[in-house]
Amino acid sequence: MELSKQQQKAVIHSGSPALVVAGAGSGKTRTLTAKILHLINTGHPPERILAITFTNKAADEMKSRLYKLTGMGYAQFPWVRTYHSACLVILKKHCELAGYTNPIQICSGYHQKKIATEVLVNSNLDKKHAGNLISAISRAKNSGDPLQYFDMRPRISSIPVKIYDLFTQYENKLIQANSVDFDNILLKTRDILRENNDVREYYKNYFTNILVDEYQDTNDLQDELTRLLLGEHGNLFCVGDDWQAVYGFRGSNVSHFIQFPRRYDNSKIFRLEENYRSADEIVQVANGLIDFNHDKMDKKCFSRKRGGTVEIHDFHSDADEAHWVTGKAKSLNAYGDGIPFDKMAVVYRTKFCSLAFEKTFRLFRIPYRLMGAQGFFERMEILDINSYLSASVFPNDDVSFERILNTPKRGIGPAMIKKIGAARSEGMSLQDSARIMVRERVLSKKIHDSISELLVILDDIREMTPDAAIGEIIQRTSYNEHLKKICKTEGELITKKENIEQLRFTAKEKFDILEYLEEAALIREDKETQDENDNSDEGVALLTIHSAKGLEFDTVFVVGCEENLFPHWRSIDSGEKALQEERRLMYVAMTRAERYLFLSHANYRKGQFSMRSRFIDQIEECISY
Ligand SMILES: Nc1ncnc2c1ncn2[C@@H]1O[C@H](COP(=O)(O)OP(=O)(O)OP(=O)(O)O)[C@@H](O)[C@H]1O
Repeated sequence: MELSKQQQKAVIHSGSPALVVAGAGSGKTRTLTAKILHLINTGHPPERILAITFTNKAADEMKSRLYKLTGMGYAQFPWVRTYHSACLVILKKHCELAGYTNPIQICSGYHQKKIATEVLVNSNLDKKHAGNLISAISRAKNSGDPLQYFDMRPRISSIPVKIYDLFTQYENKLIQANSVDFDNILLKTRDILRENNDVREYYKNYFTNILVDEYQDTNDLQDELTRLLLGEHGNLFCVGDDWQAVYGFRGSNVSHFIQFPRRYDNSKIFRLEENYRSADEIVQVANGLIDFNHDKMDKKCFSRKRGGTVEIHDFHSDADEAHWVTGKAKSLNAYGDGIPFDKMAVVYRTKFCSLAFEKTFRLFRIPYRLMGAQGFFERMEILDINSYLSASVFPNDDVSFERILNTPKRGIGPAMIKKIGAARSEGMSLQDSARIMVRERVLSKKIHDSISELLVILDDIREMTPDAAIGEIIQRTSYNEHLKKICKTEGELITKKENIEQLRFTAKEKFDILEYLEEAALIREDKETQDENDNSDEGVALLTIHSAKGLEFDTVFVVGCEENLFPHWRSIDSGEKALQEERRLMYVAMTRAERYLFLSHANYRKGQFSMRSRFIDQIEECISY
């Protein structure tokens, strides 16, 4: 693999912690892969290298590159994982130290919402706060110290009681179900490592090296985990770009990156400043914009490529903007002789902006793909199927059992579900209660038969492979008939059926339901990346800037550059730190482009007057300079 001098220097460094400060398009992935290869070639066993990637997809890509380079299969790199996935392996192995028994259930987003709703309703609060409650709990956990977090922030504006009380109820429900939510995977692993010297020492000695990708986006908890796992050898190799830190809103803390030299003795800093992606005209304007931020590490990014274009366009309305972008995309494509549509992207700050482009692209028959839409595993039909699987292997999973009791409809209404719930003794699950009622024959014949049939399905599929189990569920519940009844259009029905086919395809890779559910739960962290259901690589990409991170396109349209939209009003209200993160987002958007970069704003959006973004003024300054 060809490496630049700077990349090579970073790759061969050993003996102390290293931070690779890598500009956009400077080949972070190439450097990380080369580093692993170098470690293997210098005698480090691949199975003892912990390489943390930001998404599961990135972990797979890394393993696939390593396979091509070394011929070693995926199984030989068992610790190329995300933080969540790596911690889950540790947590499962030592779960009894944290009060759990195997198998532990991982709470899906759907479960979390249900539990949060229940907690709110039990406290006589409006269930509409569930989303805010979940976010507050997540931020508290990712701070590493929920107690202290809630001490400092006892309330959130929308919920009129102490959040800590709701948090305690929420946690109790998880413990009762022997279940962890996504954040607890990290938190409980951290607790195990903190409180058990022998376990901690084992891993510190086991991992010969720790590598972390996208290090600028780690949160406090992830940083602590890294420190707990790092052995005396100090072989820590972190790669990232503080100019692209854009996850502060969900607890990432870029100061770990910026303060790396102070936090690790003898650490070495490497800078990758050559951008292999974008033309220098784009790189220099992006550098100029990021210069408006003061909290950052210095680097002088450049490109040897020339011939880039950066243009700013003003429009009267959002519709005009969409029409212009459509026309420009068409002319650049030149009936297929020019830039292919799939090398173009329209990126925006918030999802609603896509609508105008979807409309005009359809009108002018330009192929497009909407990326980063609803998570695959959150779709209604996928949740249904997964709830059957989960209820079969986790009899304490009330959320799943409640969902499937009457899906598809089998005459078990809310009153009946309440009755089953009320018949429970302390700590008993809904499923066990239903089983007892069936055994004791206390239900009407129709309901008795319906519930018995459901319980038999759950018992029958428990030991099956996930693929066979899904087939069984669909057939024995007449699930396709159910879909026909609830879908409003033929198109919707086809999409849902295709989703299930895709699910079965994915499920085929796993041998048992537990393993399958675990993977499905972990995929949640990839939500900000490409929609798993969108297999098409064709057409102009429509995506948020967060989804565009890490991707590259020949031509990029950054649209909706208006005050309150970009920068977002919430960041404007929050102050300078949040505004700097918005500017970094603009930097990410700009550096996706290889050749053409078009930035635009409209004076009227959704019928309301809007002012052009301060970032456009700053970019304009850089262009004229
Ligand atoms: N030494 C090199 N020589 C030539 N091309 C390179 C080299 N290193 C990386 N590249 C190419 O540069 C492009 C950008 O690399 P990559 O996507 O890894 O960048 P990145 O640092 O992850 O960027 P970003 O952070 O902006 O997403 C890729 O097409 C890659 O193949």
